[in-house]
Amino acid sequence: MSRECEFLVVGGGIAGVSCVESLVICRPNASVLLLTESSVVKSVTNLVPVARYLHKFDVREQDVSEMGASFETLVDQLDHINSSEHFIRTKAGVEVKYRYLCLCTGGTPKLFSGQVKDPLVIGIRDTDSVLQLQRKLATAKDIMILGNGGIASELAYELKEVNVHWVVKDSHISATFVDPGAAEFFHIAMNEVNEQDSSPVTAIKRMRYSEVLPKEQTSNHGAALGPDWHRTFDLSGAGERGAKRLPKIYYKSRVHSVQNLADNAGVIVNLEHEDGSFEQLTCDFIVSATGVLPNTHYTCDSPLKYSADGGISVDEMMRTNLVDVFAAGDVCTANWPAAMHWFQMRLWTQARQMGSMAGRSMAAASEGESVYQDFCFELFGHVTKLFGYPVVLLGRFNGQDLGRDYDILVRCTRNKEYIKFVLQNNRLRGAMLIGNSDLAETCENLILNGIDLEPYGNDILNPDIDIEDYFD
Ligand SMILES: Cc1cc2nc3c(=O)[nH]c(=O)nc-3n(C[C@H](O)[C@H](O)[C@H](O)COP(=O)(O)OP(=O)(O)OC[C@H]3O[C@@H](n4cnc5c(N)ncnc54)[C@H](O)[C@@H]3O)c2cc1C
Ligand SMILES: NC(=O)C1=CN([C@@H]2O[C@H](COP(=O)(O)OP(=O)(O)OC[C@H]3O[C@@H](n4cnc5c(N)ncnc54)[C@H](OP(=O)(O)O)[C@@H]3O)[C@@H](O)[C@H]2O)C=CC1
Repeated sequence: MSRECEFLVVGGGIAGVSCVESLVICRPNASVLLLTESSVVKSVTNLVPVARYLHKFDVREQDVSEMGASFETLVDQLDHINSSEHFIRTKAGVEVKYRYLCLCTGGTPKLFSGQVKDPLVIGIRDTDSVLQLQRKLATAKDIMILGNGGIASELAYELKEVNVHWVVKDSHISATFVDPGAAEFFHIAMNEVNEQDSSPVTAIKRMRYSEVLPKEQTSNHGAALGPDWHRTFDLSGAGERGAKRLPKIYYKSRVHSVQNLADNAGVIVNLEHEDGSFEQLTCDFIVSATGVLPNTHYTCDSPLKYSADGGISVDEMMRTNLVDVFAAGDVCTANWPAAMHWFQMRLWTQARQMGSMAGRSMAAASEGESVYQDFCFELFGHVTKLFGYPVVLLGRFNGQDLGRDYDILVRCTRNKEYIKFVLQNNRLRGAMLIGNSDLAETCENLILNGIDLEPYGNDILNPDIDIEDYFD
């Protein structure tokens, strides 16, 4: 069997669907085919601006048959690309001739492998994996979470009625998103979540980079789902009902070895702490929240160029090294000279932006036109929730790639907000807004305009001064 289309997009995640949506707008009369291995596809909905360039949105799951008539769909798996003859072959043996192809095949969990029997170490990516987690939790009393990024932070906060052993290699939690100060803010909030503090005290402090390096620990203590995915599943273990359990955190630790208990009853994990000491813990299973690997399980007549992290290397127009083949979302790695305030992180905001960009770029190529890269790639922005707090991350919010030559100005009100400005040569280079996103638009402007903030000194974060007024 064979088919033909002008634009073929592979993958029904946010990147693929955004790419198709953009193609349908730019080239309404062209034939567009979405090839997806799952009949459930994801799209962005309820887009709400948080600032001028920053949005929060929901991710909607839909059956591919409900996608409307403006493009065609095929539920099957990409197996082989023949880029020189412009066709692909699916697993079911269908050949699809295309003029332009976009690969949006996302990622898969990069599981920690430590000679553990498969069912005892799981990763979270899609609904099936959460159902697997749910089934395992139903009989579990102790689980270990390995990793220190988005998924580990969400699970450590959301899991109920189970003892959580959270193993992180850093000296603070949630290291992919926050600094040690913000981690401490979350840690205190987790402990005091039900305690009312009628008079929160606000502190403002300016520090040099070297002051915020993690303090050495003295004791020994690690198609994707949509936002708030954990709210739609009961993630309770088999422990005592209603008991408040805080995760036990093992800082600066790594898994040294793992031993399976008989009858898949669990695992004994031997942890190695940074000081060389060892500690043993027994758990029912391990959640490996240790990142994603780009999903490229298909063959190609000519080699695709990959980046060091395994992503398909793309330029600013989302083009791969193969003619008329584009890629977007988690599967690709941005290989263009990054703008001053932007860097890649595998997040759905970027999957959406890259998917739309790929769509525009393919449409322009088909008409012999050229387009500029979208402005969204000028400024990194991420809106999320961590430990129950709204979080906005802008620019180089953790001083990424700034070396040691920057200042940090922090305003912190216990259990209320943690606001951090990253300043270089008195110019705002990044911001972390936890618990209060009112400053998001002002921060966007300050970062993009590079205004000299020296005249304002520490007042820039004085809660009694409305800095939005200052810079209007
Ligand atoms: C638990 C979890 C929570 C997350 N929370 C957040 C968050 O709060 N905020 C945030 O910004 N990001 C979050 N992310 C990350 C975000 O979900 C991803 O960055 C984003 O969804 C990537 O979109 P994508 O379209 O590139 O890939 P995916 O969503 O992985 O979609 C890839 C699609 O391609 C299909 N596919 C793969 N191979 C083939 C093939 N050979 N043939 C046909 N189809 C194929 C897959 O079935 C899938 O439909 C989270 C991720 C996870 C796992
Ligand atoms: N709220 C949000 O925005 C959320 C976003 N996500 C996204 O979903 C994707 C998957 O999330 P997640 O799996 O948490 O990935 P992340 O990339 O966010 O975090 C992976 C973490 O695991 C650590 N790690 C990697 N390998 C090992 C290992 N062998 N042993 C111990 N630790 C290890 C990493 O450390 P190091 O960095 O030092 O390698 C990092 O701390 C990511 O793209 C993430 O950004 C997920 C959930 C929520």
